[in-house]
Amino acid sequence: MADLLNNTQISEALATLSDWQRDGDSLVRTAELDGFPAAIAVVNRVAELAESVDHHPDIDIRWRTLTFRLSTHSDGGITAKDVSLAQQIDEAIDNL
Ligand SMILES: C[C@H](O)[C@H](O)[C@H]1CNC2=NC(N)=NC(=O)C2=N1
Repeated sequence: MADLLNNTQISEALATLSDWQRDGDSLVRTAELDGFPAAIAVVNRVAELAESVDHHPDIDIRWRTLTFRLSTHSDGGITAKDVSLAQQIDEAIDNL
């Protein structure tokens, strides 16, 4: 279990995550890659990262556009785990 972030903490986190938005109890980011193989490469990298921390995003794949949705299901909201994974997803996209 992790502590849910309050509205102020979520706003502060989003100030450092310029590509992410809040949607209720989730953090959401869309990314357009160069093509389908690049998108799948990012998904594979994110899968490794998610497994390593046992925290998993919902991922929507539409050709070369990915949408990541992060929420801590066990706690029913946004926690530091989501903020941390959002940062790692950004790195996976930036370092492809
Ligand atoms: C047992 C295992 O730790 C849990 O089921 C994990 C796995 N991945 C998870 N991912 C997310 N996003 N939320 C969770 O609550 C969660 N729980």
